[in-house]
Amino acid sequence: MTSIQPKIILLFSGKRKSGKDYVTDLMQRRLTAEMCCILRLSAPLKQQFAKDHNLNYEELLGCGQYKESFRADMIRWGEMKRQQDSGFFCRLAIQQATQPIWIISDCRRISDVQWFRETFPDRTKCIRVEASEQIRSQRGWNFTPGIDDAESECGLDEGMKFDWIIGNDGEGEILNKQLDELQASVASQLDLNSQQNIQPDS
Ligand SMILES: Nc1ncnc2c1ncn2[C@@H]1O[C@H](COP(=O)(O)OP(=O)(O)OP(=O)(O)O)[C@@H](O)[C@H]1O
Ligand SMILES: C[C@@](O)(CCOP(=O)(O)O)CC(=O)O
Repeated sequence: MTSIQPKIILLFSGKRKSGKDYVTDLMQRRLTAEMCCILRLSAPLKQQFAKDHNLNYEELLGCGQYKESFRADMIRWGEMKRQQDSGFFCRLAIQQATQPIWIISDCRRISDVQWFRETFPDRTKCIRVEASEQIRSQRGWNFTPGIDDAESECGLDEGMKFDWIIGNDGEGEILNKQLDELQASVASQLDLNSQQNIQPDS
């Protein structure tokens, strides 16, 4: 497990091509890379999958067709691992974190949310990135049975109360305004945490 205790964890989720990577990159830039890291639950999954199957890990991390052609196989492999240990990828993903703010950019399952909430209570915020199907199609999405109707894409459609919902239909100004608000909320949460850590003089 990582040696650093995070001050706040932002768990991002959203459908394929909703813009999770795009939005989390913008958020990290605002919070600075010194203070905030982006962690992906799928990174250790893709790394091991690439090794086992002699594939290109960097390409699997990207947003192109290469990744999409292995998605169904990666989902199956990852679910097998999660059945054995539901926190497996969560623990691996946080190993390298050194900053106090963590962005998890690809949360997909209730079990992932539960793991973070149980391991880091009071510090975990859940954020949904949303975009219309039309916009997602323009970004390269097309409905794939077995993927877009399965847990990997629908696991958080129900039974979740999100702290924030970010609309990412491509209007830069509208997105920036939402990120302003999220950034302000993170800042006030950090302030609150540091005040609570101050021990009064006796
Ligand atoms: N607000 C935006 N303005 C312009 N381009 C965007 C915006 N949001 C996303 N994109 C572009 O859409 C594409 C998909 O976005 P991104 O990779 O962030 O989605 P994702 O939800 O992480 O996708 P997936 O997990 O399915 O690969 C990228 O090329 C990205 O640059
Ligand atoms: C295999 C999987 O991790 C791929 C995720 O890829 P991406 O977050 O869309 O880049 C999805 C899953 O875990 O269900």
